[in-house]
Amino acid sequence: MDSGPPLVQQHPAAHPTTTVSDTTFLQTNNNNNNNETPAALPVPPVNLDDGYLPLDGSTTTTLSFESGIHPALTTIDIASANADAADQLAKQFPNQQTTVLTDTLSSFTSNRSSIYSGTSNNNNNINLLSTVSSATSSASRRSSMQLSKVEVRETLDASLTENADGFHQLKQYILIKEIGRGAFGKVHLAQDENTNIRYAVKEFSKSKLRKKDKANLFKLGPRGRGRGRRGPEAPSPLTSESSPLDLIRGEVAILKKLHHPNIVKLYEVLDVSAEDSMYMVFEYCEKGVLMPVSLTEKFENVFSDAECRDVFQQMILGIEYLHEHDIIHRDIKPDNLLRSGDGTVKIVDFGVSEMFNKKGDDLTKKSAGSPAFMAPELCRHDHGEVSGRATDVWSMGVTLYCIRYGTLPYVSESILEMHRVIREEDYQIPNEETEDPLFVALIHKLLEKDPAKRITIDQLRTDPWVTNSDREPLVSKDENTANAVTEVTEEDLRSAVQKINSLATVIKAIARLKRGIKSPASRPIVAAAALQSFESTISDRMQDADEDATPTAAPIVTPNSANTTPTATETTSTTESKKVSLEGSMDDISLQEDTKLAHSEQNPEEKAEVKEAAEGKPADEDPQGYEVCDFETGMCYWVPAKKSPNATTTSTPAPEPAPTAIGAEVAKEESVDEDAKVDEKEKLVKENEREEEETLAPPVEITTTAPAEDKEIEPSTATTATSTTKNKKDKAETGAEQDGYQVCDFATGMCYWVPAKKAKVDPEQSTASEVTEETEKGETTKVAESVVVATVPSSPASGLDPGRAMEEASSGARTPVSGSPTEQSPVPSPGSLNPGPRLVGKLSRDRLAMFENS
Ligand SMILES: Nc1ncnc2c1ncn2[C@@H]1O[C@H](COP(=O)(O)OP(=O)(O)OP(=O)(O)O)[C@@H](O)[C@H]1O
Repeated sequence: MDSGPPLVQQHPAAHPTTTVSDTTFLQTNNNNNNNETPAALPVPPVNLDDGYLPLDGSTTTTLSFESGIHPALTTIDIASANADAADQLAKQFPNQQTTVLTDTLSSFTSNRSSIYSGTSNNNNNINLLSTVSSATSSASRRSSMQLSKVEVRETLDASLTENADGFHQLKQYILIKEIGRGAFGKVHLAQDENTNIRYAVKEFSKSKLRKKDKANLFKLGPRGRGRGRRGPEAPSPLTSESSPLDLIRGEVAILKKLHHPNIVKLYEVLDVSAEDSMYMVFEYCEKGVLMPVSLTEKFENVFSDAECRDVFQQMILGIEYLHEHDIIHRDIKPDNLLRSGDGTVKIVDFGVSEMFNKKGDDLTKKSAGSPAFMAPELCRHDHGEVSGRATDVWSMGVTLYCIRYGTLPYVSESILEMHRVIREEDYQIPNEETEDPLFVALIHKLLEKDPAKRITIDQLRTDPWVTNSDREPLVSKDENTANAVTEVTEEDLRSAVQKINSLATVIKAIARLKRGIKSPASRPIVAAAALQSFESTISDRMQDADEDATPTAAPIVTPNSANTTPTATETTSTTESKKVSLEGSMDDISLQEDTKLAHSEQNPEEKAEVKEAAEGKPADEDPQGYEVCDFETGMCYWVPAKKSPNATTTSTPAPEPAPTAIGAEVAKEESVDEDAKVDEKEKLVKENEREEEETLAPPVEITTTAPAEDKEIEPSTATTATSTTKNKKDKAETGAEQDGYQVCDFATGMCYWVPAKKAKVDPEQSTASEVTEETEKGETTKVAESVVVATVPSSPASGLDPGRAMEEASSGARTPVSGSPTEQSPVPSPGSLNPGPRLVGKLSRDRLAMFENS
């Protein structure tokens, strides 16, 4: 944007002129209540007033947009240095009249600026961005202290999904890429889909948090909250049942209220229900870490004396603010100092910070932080209680040393030795004779081994090097801590962490449901409506992304259907199947884990089924049935045998079939008296067929098209099969021409063709999961057990030669799919299979990744 004449002159308190002389508009479409606003706005008179938005830290100058500005104007961005921010602002609030005042404050010449955010006081909860140039860094810092009115917008439609471009999306945050990794998990660059504003989203493993809790990393419990901060106590510390998030709820409530230009802003904490992940949405510091520090290598591009001072002043202010909130950082190092787009230093990573029991009581028994930055009093295992504030000051000293010289003051190859060196040895200052003596003196004061003698933050404020002999004083402590959190309310605690759902949660809910079932007799029938809902949801979300994809061999079974007879008319393409499955219940889909119950409300029968399923009880007296898996969605369904006449089943349920959750839990060996069952099975088939003709139900739609894309996927060598239904139609010995089942292993992404005839398997070559041992006429055989995915046409139509595929698999010619449990599932040799399961298709890499991710 062009800069025009001076926009704002200085405040009357410091300067005579108080008016804005020019503005430039960035006008966006105005749909708010003030629609009397003319399309072309006049230059609004802007009063400089004492109030909301400070422009110049050296004065109390603020820009009041509550008076003197057109009523339609609810957001102002003074875009002195960041036109992008103005654009973003306009995009962010398209329904608001957005005015961008494009000029800079003429009296301020520094190219450093700061962006602060806040909310307007209208009901629209609009962010206010103010980009303020300042004459000096300290002036900028002074100005910043006055602006701390941020409310985090929280939306209720939270979910973890995958968007059409294949990006994961967390609420409105699109996770673009990984930008770092910490001890607790990944850090993602994310972009708000509405505003295009970027954030750093830090992923945490809740289980790791739980472990850390055991190490007493986060310390919560009854405590005061520092100066004037009174509010409800945080939830009690973690118990085995409670969420790990309860442990940090109190901290989060406070961290979300912290607002300081040198502390990275925490916007939201999102807990993905029923998963291990939680996410913290932070301000994005686009310039990254201040300086990479290595134990072994010197960083050459060190900071000048003035740059060091600038950074160190900001560190002092940030740490002072944290300490004022009784937060000890405990891991200060250059890695945890990031820079925002405008170069402002942002202190990050409160992962090892802790709250104190009461104001002024900063004693800690914990040793935390990076060893090279650890204070000597922490470098002994029996250190007892030490002053956390003093340890932070030490770490600030090591950090200052690093950014000035590019190396650590203490280096050692082992942690123990490092501890000893820090405790006992002296450091060297490179070129000490030529160094500024004030700087050398400060380093000595910071790296004082005796914490009681070490310089304090208060003393640092007036240190001659820090203030450049009073030429660059810091803002006062009062100003710096003016925005200290004064109250943590019940509501703050309650809303500290927002729970969100994920699609994967839904899938897992079903998986869990099925995992709990140990035998066919207790296998539940998942309500058809619930299944349809899930499938619809997932299919719909994937539809766009999959438009270009070649249809997979996924057998799509339309819920509610029970006829698995693979006739030509019932065999559909993936797309068709999707279409069918998409009909219906998208609107009322809830992604809550209890969706299955919600959806069963419509139908009392389903309700009973689902309820029983949830309780792990059989929903049908008849335990026979089929496992029906949908490779589009990763879902497996149980279809009662009596509704599926063409897939034959054992009349005697095997007592321990494998559960069928994603993850390939294996079936156990079962003894089966095959002879005794043959007649029974045939009877049952006939019975079922008759029943089906009389009564039932729309046909199952089955996709049997082979996925062209699958050809590029390397199959796993695993052959885990996961159920016990057997085909008794003993028609042919070779799989291609006979009835049988498609058997899929969700852990490996492999699908096999199981001929209708009982497969006899060399027991030496088979795994327990695949076979049932039986004794027949003194001969021990193994009966292949498998998940019946769907009854498929007599040709597997996979596009693969099953025999060849099996050969390849068994010869190890193909590499296992990543993450597949190949060790647990060795491949039977082809010769030993008679006729044995045959490979007919595999999941595409994308599908497999989806399963793995979920
Ligand atoms: N707010 C942010 N903006 C930009 N990048 C960030 C932000 N937070 C973290 N990062 C990047 O992610 C990396 C890892 O950050 P994180 O704080 O998780 O790691 P860490 O401090 O090394 O880990 P930890 O303290 O958990 O052991 C950082 O080094 C940085 O590059």
